[in-house]
Amino acid sequence: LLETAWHLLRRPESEGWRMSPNGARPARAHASVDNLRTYLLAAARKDPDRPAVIQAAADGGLETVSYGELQHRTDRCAEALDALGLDVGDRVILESDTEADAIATLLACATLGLPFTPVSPETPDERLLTIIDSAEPALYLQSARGQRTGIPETVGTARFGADGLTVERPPAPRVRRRRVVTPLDTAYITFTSGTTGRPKGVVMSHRGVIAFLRGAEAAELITSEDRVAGTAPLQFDFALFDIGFALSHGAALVPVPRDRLNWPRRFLSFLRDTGTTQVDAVPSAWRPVLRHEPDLLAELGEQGVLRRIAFSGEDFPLEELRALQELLPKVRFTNGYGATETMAASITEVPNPLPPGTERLSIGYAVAGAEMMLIGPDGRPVDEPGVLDEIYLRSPSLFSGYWNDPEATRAVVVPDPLDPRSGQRVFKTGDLATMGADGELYFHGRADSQVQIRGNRVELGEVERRIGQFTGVTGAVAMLLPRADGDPVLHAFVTRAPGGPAPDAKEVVAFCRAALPAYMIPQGVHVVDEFPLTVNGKVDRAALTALAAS
Ligand SMILES: Nc1ncnc2c1ncn2[C@@H]1O[C@H](COS(=O)(=O)NC(=O)C[C@H](N)c2ccccc2)[C@@H](O)[C@H]1O
Repeated sequence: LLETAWHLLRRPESEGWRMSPNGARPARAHASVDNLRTYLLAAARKDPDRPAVIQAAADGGLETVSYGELQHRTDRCAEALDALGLDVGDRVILESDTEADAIATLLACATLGLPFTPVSPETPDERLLTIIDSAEPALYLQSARGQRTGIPETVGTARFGADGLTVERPPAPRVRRRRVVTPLDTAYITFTSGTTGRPKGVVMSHRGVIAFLRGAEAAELITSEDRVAGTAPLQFDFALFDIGFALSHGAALVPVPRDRLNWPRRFLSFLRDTGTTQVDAVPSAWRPVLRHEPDLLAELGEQGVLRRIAFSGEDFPLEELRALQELLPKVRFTNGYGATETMAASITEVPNPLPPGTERLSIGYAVAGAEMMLIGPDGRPVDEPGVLDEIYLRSPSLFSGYWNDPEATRAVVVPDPLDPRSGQRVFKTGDLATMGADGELYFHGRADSQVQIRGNRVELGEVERRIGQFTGVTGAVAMLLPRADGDPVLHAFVTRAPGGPAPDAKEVVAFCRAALPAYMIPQGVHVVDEFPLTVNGKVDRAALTALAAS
């Protein structure tokens, strides 16, 4: 016994990660290897008093959580999770908005090698049950004030909050087989709002997510002085990027509460009161502000604290982007392009103002350490400007695969088309682009949003861009609607400037005729107040189809 005690006591901290012989102690990652917790809390070692999270407090004010405090809450949560005897790879569902306690919880999971699956409190019950059915998690965590009930008996449940982790139903006991947490272990599994049927679980390793964050750091967009406002729901990896991007720079993350995001005045006052220097949001998040509080936004820009707006997820309608830039002449704009399967691909500066006549935004070049290639149907690379082909991404941030779906994985993780013999795998993005004179790429929509109309290939984005130039139109979505008897028909949905006149459908059609070939002219033009959105804030095309059918 003395020998064992001496052996345990003698171990220096750096050896703390190694297992004890019988595997009884939980696995850890060595301090020097890629692990999300190690990478995101590095700033805590350098300067523990720096603000890590500046968030809305329960009393309506603001509260700041330092890096030291975040590390303390992480370790306290990791200790409580340790006691439950989970093994590396056991899944944990984390239902929460983005806030310090949720970040401490996901870092605690990372410490133990427990893949977390973030879901937002808005996730409908039946979708959560689908995710639980697929992921078979050991544990379901929600915040102390979470409202969720009805978690299946097979899953342990617990709540996290200011006083740590409270276990309600312990997870089923299991044998710990693993001894070490490696960079290849899974950091998180996010279930995409897969339009087709079953949602797909994107399995991202520690090495993968850190590889992208390192590439983003190389762009030197922010410093530890910055305060990055995040607006995405936690199950959207844009939120995970915001957490990683802010913390990996030793900057402060400013999670914007949902109820603020939907009220422009409250959104803008929150940005002002928190001293936000960069706002990360999908294009649709700016629509209400542009519509209802343009002057307040201009005022915020005038104060000179807000320095950068970053957007991702879908094309930013150019008319709206121009309107935003006119109100914020001193703010810089960044276009973040990419898919959850690689966290993302490129981060590109958008000129402010956009040069006149700009037809589409550049998605530039992949971040440091990665490379976007245009590959034709014959598998050959394309490098002549203007040719439309599919983007393939070579990147160390490539995901491990879709959860329990090797077939879907094989369809997008393919042999390197430039040299299949190498064993290298690249991501087949499903996105189309053309290359500019200097090799920079221009996004041309999803391959599956290329439609055939009377035998002609049509990029719906091209129709949308033309309609968007019609005076008074602020946004346009084109889609091919099936018709009971005969060919599908091209329809367009448009939004208008606040209080502006409803664009006349016949005039819009005539405006398209002046610039587009006959097969690209919409048969129906419908004015809508606003576009329906998916949970991640993207235009919900499926909902529009249903609207048109009704
Ligand atoms: N900047 C864009 N312009 C135009 N189309 C786009 C753009 N960013 C995505 N997309 C589209 O959205 C698809 C990916 O959708 S997704 O898997 O839900 N991921 C995202 O939307 C966000 C992405 N993971 C991310 C996270 C963090 C930073 C940047 C980007 C892409 O394949 C593109 O079709």
